[in-house]
Amino acid sequence: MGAAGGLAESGSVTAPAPLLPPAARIFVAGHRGLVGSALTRRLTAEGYQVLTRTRAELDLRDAEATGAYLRESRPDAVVLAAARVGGIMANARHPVPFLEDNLRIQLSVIAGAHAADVDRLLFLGSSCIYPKHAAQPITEDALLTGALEPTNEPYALAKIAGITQVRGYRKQFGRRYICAMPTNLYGPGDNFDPETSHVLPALIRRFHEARAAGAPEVVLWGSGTPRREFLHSDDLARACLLLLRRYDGDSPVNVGCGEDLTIAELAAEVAAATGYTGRVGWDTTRPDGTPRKLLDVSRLTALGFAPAVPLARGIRDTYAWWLDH
Ligand SMILES: NC(=O)C1=CN([C@@H]2O[C@H](COP(=O)(O)OP(=O)(O)OC[C@H]3O[C@@H](n4cnc5c(N)ncnc54)[C@H](OP(=O)(O)O)[C@@H]3O)[C@@H](O)[C@H]2O)C=CC1
Ligand SMILES: C[C@H]1O[C@H](OP(=O)(O)OP(=O)(O)OC[C@H]2O[C@@H](n3cnc4c(=O)[nH]c(N)nc43)[C@H](O)[C@@H]2O)[C@@H](O)[C@@H](O)C1=O
Repeated sequence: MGAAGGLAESGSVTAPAPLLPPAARIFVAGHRGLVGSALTRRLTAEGYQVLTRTRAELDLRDAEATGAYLRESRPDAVVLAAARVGGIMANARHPVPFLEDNLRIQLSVIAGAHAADVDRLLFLGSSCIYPKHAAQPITEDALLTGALEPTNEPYALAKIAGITQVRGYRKQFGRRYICAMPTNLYGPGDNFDPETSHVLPALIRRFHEARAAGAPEVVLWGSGTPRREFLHSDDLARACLLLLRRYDGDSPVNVGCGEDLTIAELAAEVAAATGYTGRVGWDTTRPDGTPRKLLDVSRLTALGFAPAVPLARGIRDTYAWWLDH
């Protein structure tokens, strides 16, 4: 089981297997999504062989089919970037699939990887696993120290179960499975649906459409005062690869850029990128969600990570991608 170092037959001590062998075969679950597509680009560019299955080919909620796929394909590593994902309203309106789909996907993929003797796995959680009123910036130790934000509690509880599952396989079976907790992400391939998306793509679309229509006002959700931290998906992909190569610990590792801004400040950035010059209004019947969500990224920084995509450039590039698609 696994590939831990040990005593060879000659009596000499063998070196532990590398955390990620060069040219490893890596199954990226969710390769068509925002994160999975960025990871696929990065891993391919770095010489890894990326294995993929579309949802039509393999529904990851199906434990039997997922287990069979993993046993047949025997990847060296798995990255679990498939999930039911959405913005604040999608979460608030659909508690059942945000809980159940994510639990089922995690059970299928993580247990299936273990049964197929996959040595290495990276599970992607989210910064929403931390308490609504956690001290800022949020350290990994804040997990399970307080009540969650109600709009995304089902999703957060599923992710917390995933962390517990990964830790269980580490403790009980010695698996080299790890967890990353990313902040709010954005980039090419994001969901731009006005009702179900996250705030950044939603704002790109709202401001673009208002400018095209000559509308005098764009109305955004909530009060504009919540603070969020945004990381480009290409930076997230670099962080994931770093963790796969260098990290094998029990604690989740936060992944962010270390800086946040208010939603009103984000709106000003997106308005500038899209050329919108009208008014911005706020619909306070829509939820604000967590007041602030800034991650402490010192563990990741200590491993050598620094983000490469500044927010203004990332917004411009994501806007250009959306216009092209
Ligand atoms: N986006 C964000 O701001 C953040 C995301 N994360 C985490 O990162 C990970 C990736 O998120 P992101 O890329 O944004 O999400 P996306 O919605 O962009 O992508 C999710 C992917 O999962 C696939 N998928 C979902 N359900 C199934 C299923 N039942 N069977 C097979 N495939 C399935 C989707 O397939 P299909 O293309 O067919 O729909 C899609 O490719 C998730 O774990 C998420 O929780 C964490 C923090 C923030
Ligand atoms: C990644 C993270 O994403 C979600 O949590 P969230 O950070 O609250 O997500 P959000 O991006 O949807 O909103 C951020 C803020 O922005 C405000 N806002 C203004 N105008 C729009 C708007 O037009 N759309 C959206 N979506 N939000 C808007 C909105 O009211 C809120 O104050 C969870 O799914 C959670 O589970 C999770 O993991």
